[in-house]
Amino acid sequence: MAESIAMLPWSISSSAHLDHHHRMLPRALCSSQKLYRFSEACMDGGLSRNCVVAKYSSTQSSLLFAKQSRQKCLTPLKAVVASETQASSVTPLIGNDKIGVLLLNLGGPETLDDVQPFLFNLFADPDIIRLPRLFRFLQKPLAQFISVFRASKSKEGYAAIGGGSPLRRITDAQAEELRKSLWSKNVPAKVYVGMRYWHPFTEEAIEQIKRDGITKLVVLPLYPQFSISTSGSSLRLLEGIFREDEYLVNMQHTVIPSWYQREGYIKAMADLIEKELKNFDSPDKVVIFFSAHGVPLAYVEEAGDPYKAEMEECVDLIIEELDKRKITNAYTLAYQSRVGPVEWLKPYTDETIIELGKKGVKNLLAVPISFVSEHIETLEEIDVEYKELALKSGIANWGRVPALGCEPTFISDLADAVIESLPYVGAMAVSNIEARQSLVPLGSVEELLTAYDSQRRELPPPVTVWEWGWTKSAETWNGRAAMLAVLVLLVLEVTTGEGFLHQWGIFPQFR
Ligand SMILES: C=CC1=C(C)c2cc3[nH]c(cc4nc(cc5[nH]c(cc1n2)c(C)c5CCC(=O)O)C(CCC(=O)O)=C4C)c(C)c3C=C
Ligand SMILES: [Fe+2]
Repeated sequence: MAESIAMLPWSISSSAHLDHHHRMLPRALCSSQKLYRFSEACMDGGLSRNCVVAKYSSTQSSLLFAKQSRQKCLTPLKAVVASETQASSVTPLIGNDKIGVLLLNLGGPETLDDVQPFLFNLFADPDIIRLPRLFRFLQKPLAQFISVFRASKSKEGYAAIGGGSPLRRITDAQAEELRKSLWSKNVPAKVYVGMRYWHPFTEEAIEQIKRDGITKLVVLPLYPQFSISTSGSSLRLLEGIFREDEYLVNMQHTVIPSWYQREGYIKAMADLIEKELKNFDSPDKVVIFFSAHGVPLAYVEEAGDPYKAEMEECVDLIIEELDKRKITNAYTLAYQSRVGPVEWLKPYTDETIIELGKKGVKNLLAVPISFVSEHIETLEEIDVEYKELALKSGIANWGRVPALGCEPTFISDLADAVIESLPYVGAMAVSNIEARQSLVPLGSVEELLTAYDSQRRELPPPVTVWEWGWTKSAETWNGRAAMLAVLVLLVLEVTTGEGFLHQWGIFPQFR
């Protein structure tokens, strides 16, 4: 039976809460019951609980788990297993091969006119709004509807940061620095940028990859932690593209699904925090406030998104690194940027800031942790909205750690991650087409997504189309009722070909 190996993005983390000294206390092993059970099942050898490597059987898709210690996990996790099983079949590193690295990212509107079509692309993504099967045909009309309504609020935000997202510029710069770093490490690779919701779209990057005749591709999502809504969505799109293209089906590739646990990344984050703490009069009195982008709770609790567990693990690792440097500040983790009527991961950043103010915290250092570029949610939400809230809440001194951007330790570590993955590019490719479609490296994406999101259950739409009411709960239910009403209206629009969307001319679809 042919065996293939894939790396799962999961890790098991201690969830934590703030005690009265604002110090995180370890609690249960894992916040998600599902992950907990999963991890329990995997832990039979007394090794570290941090990383899990899954071996898939190509014919049965059964999972056999092996564990790696944290130390091994920090560097070439795949290497450890693959070298034991596949040393002789590993393809030469460079030779005649043309190596490409595809950086996957979200993308952002470059002008205010781009905002609504950008939002359309975002809400048209079934990994952002997952409709019941029966209503799937409404995905695009609904995305059109929501994007039109959301656009004015989003535009205000983008206007406040200079009229557009800096994401393309920064990601291009990261790609160039990564290319230089790879060349300096004797790996002559081309680096491409593929965005999920705006230019350069992933499809555009893939076309370039084909034109350049790349033979080995490393796929690297620029999100340190894995979420269905970010890396998962990009990988799902990529898999669809690969499947339909003869050239791509035959191109060898591998995916690095998440890399928050890498030593270089952790050290780079700790460096930034250490540096920023020095700007305070009493650095040891500062509460380190990790603020991660939220996801709706149902992603974690119902679909099994490993995002929360990975985020908590990531914070633990950064804190361990700071401890080693004798930096033992109080810290906490909260989730920002929620939209819509459903419950998102808690604690919420805004509520936590108010709570810390009430507890008498005077110095706060915000650390954006889910994304490696400056973007609207650092430049506007954190720097303007949360800062204002903090000052109002009695926090006198506010600081913010910059996003990693092109920070050299970080870029060099990304280059190392790529280099470490190279021996596994195509190492798991198999000759039979059927297996190739369901297994690693292509299959690794599919298996990865299937493993925690097997039924692709519908998720409550995270976005409010309409809301009114005076209490949180009234808003929630009003929001849900409004969603239902909008769905009914949309069904009528589609079935009769008439209605207000047609009248307003907002039915035509983008992309
Ligand atoms: C790890 C990072 C991110 C997660 C997780 C994520 C989930 C998620 N986001 C939305 C809705 C919106 N996101 C928007 C912008 C945006 N999101 C991220 C990152 C994550 N999103 C970034 C980096 C950006 C900004 C890009 C830029 O232009 O600078 C927006 C648009 C802005 C706005 O209107 O607020 C929306 C809407 C959902 C619903 C979701 C999980 C389901
Ligand atoms: Fe987002």
